[in-house]
Amino acid sequence: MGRPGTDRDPSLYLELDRKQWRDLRKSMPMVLNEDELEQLTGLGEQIDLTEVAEVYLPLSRLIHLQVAARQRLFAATSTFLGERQTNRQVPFVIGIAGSVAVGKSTTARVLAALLARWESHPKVDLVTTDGFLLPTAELQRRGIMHRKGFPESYDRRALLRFVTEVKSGAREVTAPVYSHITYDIVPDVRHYIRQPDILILEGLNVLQTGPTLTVSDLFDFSVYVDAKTDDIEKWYISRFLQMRTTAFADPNSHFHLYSSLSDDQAHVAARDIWTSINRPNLIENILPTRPRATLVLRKDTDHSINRVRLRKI
Ligand SMILES: Nc1ncnc2c1ncn2[C@@H]1O[C@H](COP(=O)(O)OP(=O)(O)O)[C@@H](O)[C@H]1O
Ligand SMILES: CC(C)(COP(=O)(O)O)[C@@H](O)C(=O)NCCC(=O)O
Repeated sequence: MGRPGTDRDPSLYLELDRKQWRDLRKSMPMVLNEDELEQLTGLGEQIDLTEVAEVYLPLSRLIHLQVAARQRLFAATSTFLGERQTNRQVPFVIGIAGSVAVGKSTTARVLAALLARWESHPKVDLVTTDGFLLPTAELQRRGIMHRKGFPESYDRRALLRFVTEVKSGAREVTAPVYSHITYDIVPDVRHYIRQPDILILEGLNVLQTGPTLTVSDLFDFSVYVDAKTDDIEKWYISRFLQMRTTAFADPNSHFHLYSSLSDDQAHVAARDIWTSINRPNLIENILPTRPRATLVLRKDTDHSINRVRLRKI
């Protein structure tokens, strides 16, 4: 019997293995082909059409059902207020949380592609929270560059305002854009969001709570991408080594100096960043938010998802 109130508590969560989850796809057709999936997969991510069929199609069916139910809930409030019934869709907001390098962005992109195939919600926008990081100059001024990705390194008020405006149906809302190359906010560039049917917000700390309203209070559904900490460390280091010949090779890359490191030197550098920044953030801030997720996807060492935990209440 899991501890009450945790994501091991069977009165809170339903634990399903891959086969049980796979069967919940029912008759949903496969709507992605190999090439499309290839485009969606992040560096170092191993995902194939079997995983999409057995993990992501059932998930997109569950969310599709919840989008319809949520619209009926909003209609009920309109009826109560005596408002004229309109077909206006209130954007359905999904949060995707998890550690640096766990594969959040791949999960977000695959889910966005599948959800956009439904006629009732074809407009799916994906926003990453790194655009709401404080600019490097501000992080340096506050002396918190070593806390990048921690809750205090974000403009949380701007993030909450952004999601509130999208959810309230504003015609056009913009978000700042982050560059992993320059490791900073891109000046004068904005990401435009125009009344999506579904907004997916992906980032380390999207399930954070606090004494005041936080973005997670505006979520209609949330996913936590989970894996053993030791596995994520291996994935982070492996991706870092791969990036020497891709992202870091760009002379504008913040990590350009690492592109010429040997395997051993790059391994030491990656492990240092993991141990000093990303692992403490995972342990202190991200892992504690896992019980708040609607759904937990548990990855094995080979990135495959073999266990799913679904909130029952
Ligand atoms: N230092 C970096 N340089 C270039 N790209 C990066 C760097 N760090 C992360 N990325 C890329 O940015 C995306 C988001 O990474 P991250 O926030 O760690 O989330 P996750 O790996 O869980 O999707 C991933 O596609 C990853 O490959
Ligand atoms: C940009 C990140 C904070 C992730 O932000 P997110 O998109 O999850 O909001 C993270 O990828 C990062 O750069 N962390 C700092 C330590 C590192 O370089 O890995």
